Amino acid sequence: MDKQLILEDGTVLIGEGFGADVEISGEVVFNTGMTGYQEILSDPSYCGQMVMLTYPLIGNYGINRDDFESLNPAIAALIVREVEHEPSHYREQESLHDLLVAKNIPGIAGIDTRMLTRKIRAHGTVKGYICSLSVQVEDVVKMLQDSPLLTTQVSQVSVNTAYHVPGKGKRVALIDCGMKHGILQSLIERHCDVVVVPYDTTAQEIKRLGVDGVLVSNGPGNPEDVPETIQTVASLIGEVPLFGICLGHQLLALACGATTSKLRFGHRGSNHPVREIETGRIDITAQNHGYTVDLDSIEGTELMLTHEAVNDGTVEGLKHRYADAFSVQYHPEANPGPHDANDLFDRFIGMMHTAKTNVLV
Ligand SMILES: NC(=O)CC[C@H](N)C(=O)O
Repeated sequence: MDKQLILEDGTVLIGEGFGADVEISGEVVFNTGMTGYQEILSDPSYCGQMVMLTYPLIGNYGINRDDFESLNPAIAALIVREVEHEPSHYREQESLHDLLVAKNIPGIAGIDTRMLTRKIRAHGTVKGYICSLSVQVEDVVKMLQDSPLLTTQVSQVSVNTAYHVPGKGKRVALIDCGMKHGILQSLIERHCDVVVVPYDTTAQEIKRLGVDGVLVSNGPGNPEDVPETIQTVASLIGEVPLFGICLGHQLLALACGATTSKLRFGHRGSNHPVREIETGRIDITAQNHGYTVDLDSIEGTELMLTHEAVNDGTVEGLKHRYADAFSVQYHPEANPGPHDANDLFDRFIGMMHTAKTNVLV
Protein backbone atom coordinates (compact mmCIF):
# COMPACT_ATOMS: atom_id res chain seq x y z
CA MET A 1 0.00 0.00 0.00
CA ASP A 2 1.37 3.45 -0.91
CA LYS A 3 2.20 5.75 2.00
CA GLN A 4 3.52 9.29 2.25
CA LEU A 5 6.34 10.66 4.35
CA ILE A 6 5.56 14.32 5.07
CA LEU A 7 8.33 16.54 6.48
CA GLU A 8 7.85 19.68 8.56
CA ASP A 9 9.28 21.80 5.71
CA GLY A 10 6.42 20.64 3.47
CA THR A 11 8.40 18.03 1.49
CA VAL A 12 6.25 15.01 0.56
CA LEU A 13 7.82 11.68 -0.43
CA ILE A 14 5.64 8.84 -1.67
CA GLY A 15 6.71 5.26 -0.99
CA GLU A 16 5.50 1.76 -0.33
CA GLY A 17 4.39 1.04 3.23
CA PHE A 18 5.63 -2.09 4.99
CA GLY A 19 5.60 -3.27 8.59
CA ALA A 20 2.67 -2.03 10.70
CA ASP A 21 -0.08 -0.03 9.04
CA VAL A 22 -0.12 2.86 11.54
CA GLU A 23 0.40 6.63 11.35
CA ILE A 24 3.30 8.06 13.32
CA SER A 25 5.44 11.16 13.71
CA GLY A 26 9.06 11.43 14.80
CA GLU A 27 12.40 13.12 14.27
CA VAL A 28 13.98 11.83 11.02
CA VAL A 29 17.62 10.82 11.49
CA PHE A 30 19.98 8.91 9.20
CA ASN A 31 22.40 6.08 9.89
CA THR A 32 25.18 5.38 7.38
CA GLY A 33 26.05 1.83 8.50
CA MET A 34 26.22 -0.67 5.64
CA THR A 35 25.11 -3.58 7.85
CA GLY A 36 23.44 -3.99 11.22
CA TYR A 37 19.87 -2.87 10.64
CA GLN A 38 18.59 -5.26 13.34
CA GLU A 39 20.92 -3.79 15.97
CA ILE A 40 20.17 -0.23 14.83
CA LEU A 41 16.39 -0.54 14.91
CA SER A 42 16.51 -2.20 18.35
CA ASP A 43 18.95 0.33 19.88
CA PRO A 44 16.81 2.14 22.52
CA SER A 45 18.72 5.38 21.91
CA TYR A 46 16.55 5.81 18.80
CA CYS A 47 13.35 5.85 20.90
CA GLY A 48 10.75 8.01 19.13
CA GLN A 49 12.93 8.66 16.07
CA MET A 50 12.29 7.72 12.44
CA VAL A 51 15.47 5.98 11.38
CA MET A 52 16.49 6.30 7.76
CA LEU A 53 19.14 3.87 6.58
CA THR A 54 21.40 5.20 3.81
CA TYR A 55 22.48 1.73 2.69
CA PRO A 56 20.15 1.08 -0.27
CA LEU A 57 19.01 -2.52 0.36
CA ILE A 58 17.64 -3.43 3.77
CA GLY A 59 16.17 -6.71 5.05
CA ASN A 60 18.11 -9.12 2.81
CA TYR A 61 19.55 -11.16 5.71
CA GLY A 62 16.35 -11.06 7.77
CA ILE A 63 16.01 -10.90 11.54
CA ASN A 64 17.52 -13.44 13.95
CA ARG A 65 17.01 -14.12 17.65
CA ASP A 66 20.51 -13.08 18.73
CA ASP A 67 21.23 -9.62 17.37
CA PHE A 68 18.65 -7.54 19.21
CA GLU A 69 20.06 -4.67 21.26
CA SER A 70 16.69 -4.64 23.07
CA LEU A 71 13.78 -7.02 22.61
CA ASN A 72 11.22 -4.26 22.09
CA PRO A 73 12.47 -1.82 19.45
CA ALA A 74 11.54 1.76 20.35
CA ILE A 75 12.06 3.47 16.99
CA ALA A 76 9.05 5.36 15.62
CA ALA A 77 9.53 4.14 12.04
CA LEU A 78 12.04 2.82 9.50
CA ILE A 79 12.73 4.63 6.21
CA VAL A 80 14.57 2.74 3.44
CA ARG A 81 15.36 2.85 -0.28
CA GLU A 82 14.49 -0.78 -0.95
CA VAL A 83 13.18 -3.47 1.40
CA GLU A 84 13.67 -7.21 0.85
CA HIS A 85 10.68 -9.35 1.81
CA GLU A 86 12.29 -12.74 1.14
CA PRO A 87 15.47 -12.77 3.23
CA SER A 88 18.10 -15.46 2.93
CA HIS A 89 20.60 -16.16 5.70
CA TYR A 90 21.36 -19.26 7.78
CA ARG A 91 20.52 -17.42 11.04
CA GLU A 92 17.42 -15.68 9.71
CA GLN A 93 14.13 -16.45 11.52
CA GLU A 94 11.70 -13.86 10.20
CA SER A 95 11.55 -10.99 7.75
CA LEU A 96 12.00 -7.35 8.65
CA HIS A 97 8.37 -6.78 7.62
CA ASP A 98 7.11 -9.46 10.02
CA LEU A 99 9.15 -8.04 12.90
CA LEU A 100 7.83 -4.52 12.33
CA VAL A 101 4.24 -5.82 12.14
CA ALA A 102 4.72 -7.71 15.42
CA LYS A 103 6.17 -4.62 17.11
CA ASN A 104 3.60 -2.22 15.62
CA ILE A 105 6.24 -0.13 13.84
CA PRO A 106 5.62 1.25 10.34
CA GLY A 107 8.19 1.25 7.55
CA ILE A 108 8.30 3.07 4.24
CA ALA A 109 10.35 1.92 1.23
CA GLY A 110 11.04 3.42 -2.18
CA ILE A 111 12.23 6.68 -0.63
CA ASP A 112 15.07 8.65 -2.22
CA THR A 113 17.22 8.28 0.88
CA ARG A 114 20.22 9.92 -0.78
CA MET A 115 18.28 13.13 -1.43
CA LEU A 116 16.76 13.06 2.05
CA THR A 117 20.16 12.56 3.69
CA ARG A 118 21.58 15.53 1.79
CA LYS A 119 18.63 17.62 2.87
CA ILE A 120 19.16 16.71 6.53
CA ARG A 121 22.90 17.34 6.27
CA ALA A 122 22.22 20.80 4.82
CA HIS A 123 19.32 21.90 7.02
CA GLY A 124 19.55 19.65 10.10
CA THR A 125 17.24 16.93 11.42
CA VAL A 126 13.57 17.39 10.57
CA LYS A 127 10.34 16.04 11.99
CA GLY A 128 8.34 13.73 9.77
CA TYR A 129 5.00 11.93 9.60
CA ILE A 130 4.18 8.65 7.85
CA CYS A 131 0.54 8.21 6.82
CA SER A 132 -1.80 7.16 4.03
CA LEU A 133 -2.09 9.26 0.87
CA SER A 134 -5.52 10.58 1.89
CA VAL A 135 -4.11 12.66 4.76
CA GLN A 136 -3.96 16.44 4.11
CA VAL A 137 -0.35 17.63 3.85
CA GLU A 138 -0.96 21.19 5.17
CA ASP A 139 -2.56 19.89 8.39
CA VAL A 140 0.37 17.57 9.04
CA VAL A 141 3.00 20.25 8.35
CA LYS A 142 1.35 22.60 10.85
CA MET A 143 1.08 19.83 13.43
CA LEU A 144 4.77 18.94 13.00
CA GLN A 145 5.91 22.57 13.18
CA ASP A 146 3.94 23.09 16.41
CA SER A 147 4.94 19.85 18.14
CA PRO A 148 7.74 20.05 20.73
CA LEU A 149 10.56 17.51 20.96
CA LEU A 150 9.91 14.48 23.18
CA THR A 151 11.33 14.65 26.71
CA THR A 152 10.39 11.39 28.47
CA GLN A 153 12.04 8.71 26.34
CA VAL A 154 14.53 7.51 28.99
CA SER A 155 11.72 6.60 31.41
CA GLN A 156 10.05 4.66 28.57
CA VAL A 157 13.05 2.47 27.78
CA SER A 158 14.79 2.11 31.17
CA VAL A 159 14.13 -1.00 33.25
CA ASN A 160 11.46 -0.54 35.95
CA THR A 161 13.08 -2.55 38.72
CA ALA A 162 16.66 -3.58 39.34
CA TYR A 163 17.83 -7.10 38.44
CA HIS A 164 20.98 -9.07 39.09
CA VAL A 165 23.13 -10.89 36.53
CA PRO A 166 25.54 -12.85 38.77
CA GLY A 167 29.22 -13.14 37.96
CA LYS A 168 32.42 -13.96 39.86
CA GLY A 169 34.21 -10.69 39.11
CA LYS A 170 33.80 -7.05 40.07
CA ARG A 171 30.31 -5.87 40.99
CA VAL A 172 29.06 -3.19 38.60
CA ALA A 173 25.88 -1.14 38.82
CA LEU A 174 24.76 -0.61 35.25
CA ILE A 175 22.49 2.45 35.18
CA ASP A 176 20.02 1.60 32.44
CA CYS A 177 19.02 4.74 30.56
CA GLY A 178 18.01 2.57 27.59
CA MET A 179 21.05 0.33 27.41
CA LYS A 180 22.07 -1.73 24.43
CA HIS A 181 22.42 -5.40 25.38
CA GLY A 182 25.94 -5.30 23.97
CA ILE A 183 27.03 -3.24 26.98
CA LEU A 184 25.68 -5.80 29.44
CA GLN A 185 27.23 -8.56 27.33
CA SER A 186 30.63 -6.82 27.38
CA LEU A 187 30.54 -6.79 31.20
CA ILE A 188 29.38 -10.42 31.40
CA GLU A 189 32.23 -11.49 29.08
CA ARG A 190 34.59 -9.91 31.61
CA HIS A 191 32.95 -11.94 34.43
CA CYS A 192 31.41 -8.89 36.11
CA ASP A 193 28.67 -9.31 38.68
CA VAL A 194 26.15 -6.87 37.23
CA VAL A 195 23.17 -5.20 38.86
CA VAL A 196 21.12 -3.38 36.23
CA VAL A 197 19.31 -0.46 37.90
CA PRO A 198 16.66 2.02 36.70
CA TYR A 199 17.80 5.45 35.48
CA ASP A 200 16.35 7.20 38.57
CA THR A 201 18.15 5.09 41.18
CA THR A 202 19.80 7.28 43.80
CA ALA A 203 23.52 7.25 44.61
CA GLN A 204 22.66 6.01 48.10
CA GLU A 205 20.74 3.02 46.70
CA ILE A 206 23.63 2.20 44.37
CA LYS A 207 26.22 2.41 47.15
CA ARG A 208 24.10 0.09 49.30
CA LEU A 209 24.65 -2.59 46.62
CA GLY A 210 28.34 -2.59 47.54
CA VAL A 211 29.41 -2.00 43.95
CA ASP A 212 33.00 -1.77 42.73
CA GLY A 213 32.07 0.45 39.81
CA VAL A 214 29.20 2.16 37.99
CA LEU A 215 28.58 2.19 34.25
CA VAL A 216 26.13 4.79 32.94
CA SER A 217 24.57 3.53 29.71
CA ASN A 218 23.56 5.02 26.40
CA GLY A 219 19.99 6.25 26.02
CA PRO A 220 17.58 8.39 24.00
CA GLY A 221 16.83 12.10 23.94
CA ASN A 222 18.33 15.22 25.44
CA PRO A 223 20.66 14.51 28.41
CA GLU A 224 19.21 17.55 30.21
CA ASP A 225 15.89 15.68 30.43
CA VAL A 226 17.18 13.30 33.12
CA PRO A 227 18.21 15.49 36.08
CA GLU A 228 17.73 12.49 38.42
CA THR A 229 20.54 10.59 36.71
CA ILE A 230 22.77 13.68 36.55
CA GLN A 231 22.30 14.04 40.33
CA THR A 232 23.14 10.38 40.92
CA VAL A 233 26.29 10.61 38.80
CA ALA A 234 27.35 13.85 40.51
CA SER A 235 27.03 12.18 43.92
CA LEU A 236 29.04 9.12 42.85
CA ILE A 237 32.06 10.96 41.43
CA GLY A 238 35.03 10.26 43.69
CA GLU A 239 33.09 7.60 45.60
CA VAL A 240 33.28 4.79 43.05
CA PRO A 241 34.88 4.26 39.60
CA LEU A 242 32.60 5.57 36.85
CA PHE A 243 32.38 4.83 33.13
CA GLY A 244 29.89 6.65 30.88
CA ILE A 245 28.91 5.59 27.38
CA CYS A 246 27.15 7.98 24.95
CA LEU A 247 24.23 9.40 26.99
CA GLY A 248 26.24 8.30 30.05
CA HIS A 249 29.16 10.41 28.77
CA GLN A 250 26.90 13.45 28.38
CA LEU A 251 25.50 12.91 31.88
CA LEU A 252 29.01 12.75 33.40
CA ALA A 253 29.81 16.04 31.65
CA LEU A 254 26.64 17.71 32.95
CA ALA A 255 27.30 16.32 36.44
CA CYS A 256 30.71 18.05 36.38
CA GLY A 257 29.31 21.42 35.28
CA ALA A 258 29.92 21.23 31.52
CA THR A 259 27.08 21.85 29.04
CA THR A 260 25.60 19.95 26.09
CA SER A 261 23.86 21.03 22.89
CA LYS A 262 22.16 19.52 19.86
CA LEU A 263 24.20 18.80 16.74
CA ARG A 264 22.76 19.79 13.38
CA PHE A 265 22.37 16.22 12.16
CA GLY A 266 24.27 14.04 14.65
CA HIS A 267 26.66 11.13 14.22
CA ARG A 268 25.03 7.81 13.34
CA GLY A 269 27.00 5.07 11.65
CA SER A 270 29.68 2.41 12.04
CA ASN A 271 32.80 4.13 10.74
CA HIS A 272 33.30 7.39 12.65
CA PRO A 273 37.02 8.06 13.22
CA VAL A 274 37.99 9.23 16.72
CA ARG A 275 41.41 10.54 17.78
CA GLU A 276 42.88 9.85 21.21
CA ILE A 277 44.54 13.15 22.12
CA GLU A 278 47.41 11.69 24.18
CA THR A 279 48.64 9.14 21.62
CA GLY A 280 47.22 10.29 18.30
CA ARG A 281 45.72 6.81 17.88
CA ILE A 282 42.66 6.70 15.62
CA ASP A 283 39.83 4.30 16.38
CA ILE A 284 37.06 3.63 13.90
CA THR A 285 33.91 3.67 16.00
CA ALA A 286 30.18 3.00 15.99
CA GLN A 287 28.14 6.05 16.93
CA ASN A 288 24.55 7.13 17.44
CA HIS A 289 24.03 10.52 18.99
CA GLY A 290 22.32 13.81 18.28
CA TYR A 291 23.72 15.81 21.22
CA THR A 292 27.29 16.67 22.11
CA VAL A 293 29.28 18.01 25.05
CA ASP A 294 30.26 21.63 24.35
CA LEU A 295 34.04 21.75 23.99
CA ASP A 296 34.46 25.22 25.48
CA SER A 297 32.36 24.28 28.51
CA ILE A 298 34.97 21.74 29.68
CA GLU A 299 37.39 24.46 30.71
CA GLY A 300 36.78 25.41 34.30
CA THR A 301 35.45 21.95 35.20
CA GLU A 302 37.45 19.06 36.64
CA LEU A 303 37.22 17.22 33.31
CA MET A 304 39.82 16.96 30.55
CA LEU A 305 39.37 16.13 26.88
CA THR A 306 40.74 12.68 25.96
CA HIS A 307 39.19 12.04 22.51
CA GLU A 308 37.93 14.15 19.61
CA ALA A 309 35.99 13.42 16.43
CA VAL A 310 38.25 13.51 13.36
CA ASN A 311 35.39 14.63 11.07
CA ASP A 312 34.12 17.67 12.97
CA GLY A 313 36.33 18.13 16.05
CA THR A 314 33.52 17.52 18.55
CA VAL A 315 34.11 16.01 22.01
CA GLU A 316 34.36 12.19 21.95
CA GLY A 317 35.96 11.35 25.29
CA LEU A 318 36.52 12.84 28.74
CA LYS A 319 38.22 11.93 31.97
CA HIS A 320 38.07 13.38 35.43
CA ARG A 321 41.33 14.98 36.58
CA TYR A 322 41.13 13.77 40.18
CA ALA A 323 38.54 10.98 40.39
CA ASP A 324 38.27 7.54 38.75
CA ALA A 325 35.78 8.55 36.07
CA PHE A 326 35.90 8.57 32.27
CA SER A 327 33.48 8.50 29.38
CA VAL A 328 33.17 8.22 25.62
CA GLN A 329 30.58 9.53 23.18
CA TYR A 330 30.96 6.48 20.94
CA HIS A 331 30.09 2.82 21.44
CA PRO A 332 32.96 0.55 22.56
CA GLU A 333 30.55 -2.41 22.45
CA ALA A 334 29.90 -1.61 18.73
CA ASN A 335 27.01 -3.90 17.69
CA PRO A 336 27.03 -3.22 14.83
CA GLY A 337 30.47 -1.90 14.08
CA PRO A 338 34.21 -2.21 14.51
CA HIS A 339 35.74 -3.42 17.78
CA ASP A 340 38.64 -0.92 17.85
CA ALA A 341 37.42 0.63 21.10
CA ASN A 342 36.52 -2.59 22.92
CA ASP A 343 39.52 -2.19 25.27
CA LEU A 344 37.70 0.59 27.13
CA PHE A 345 35.79 -2.08 29.05
CA ASP A 346 39.14 -3.56 30.13
CA ARG A 347 40.25 -0.09 31.21
CA PHE A 348 37.11 0.17 33.36
CA ILE A 349 37.79 -3.26 34.92
CA GLY A 350 41.40 -2.22 35.58
CA MET A 351 40.18 0.99 37.21
CA MET A 352 37.97 -1.03 39.56
CA HIS A 353 40.94 -3.22 40.52
CA THR A 354 43.17 -0.28 41.40
CA ALA A 355 40.54 2.14 42.71
CA LYS A 356 41.32 3.93 45.92
CA THR A 357 37.70 4.83 46.38
CA ASN A 358 35.58 3.04 48.93
CA VAL A 359 31.88 2.56 48.40
CA LEU A 360 30.89 1.14 51.76
CA VAL A 361 28.09 3.19 53.27
N1 LIG B 1 23.34 6.63 21.92
C1 LIG B 1 23.14 7.52 22.87
O1 LIG B 1 23.30 7.24 24.05
C2 LIG B 1 22.61 8.85 22.44
C3 LIG B 1 22.71 9.93 23.48
C4 LIG B 1 21.74 11.08 23.24
N2 LIG B 1 20.39 10.60 23.27
C5 LIG B 1 22.04 11.77 21.93
O2 LIG B 1 21.29 11.63 20.98
O3 LIG B 1 23.03 12.45 21.84
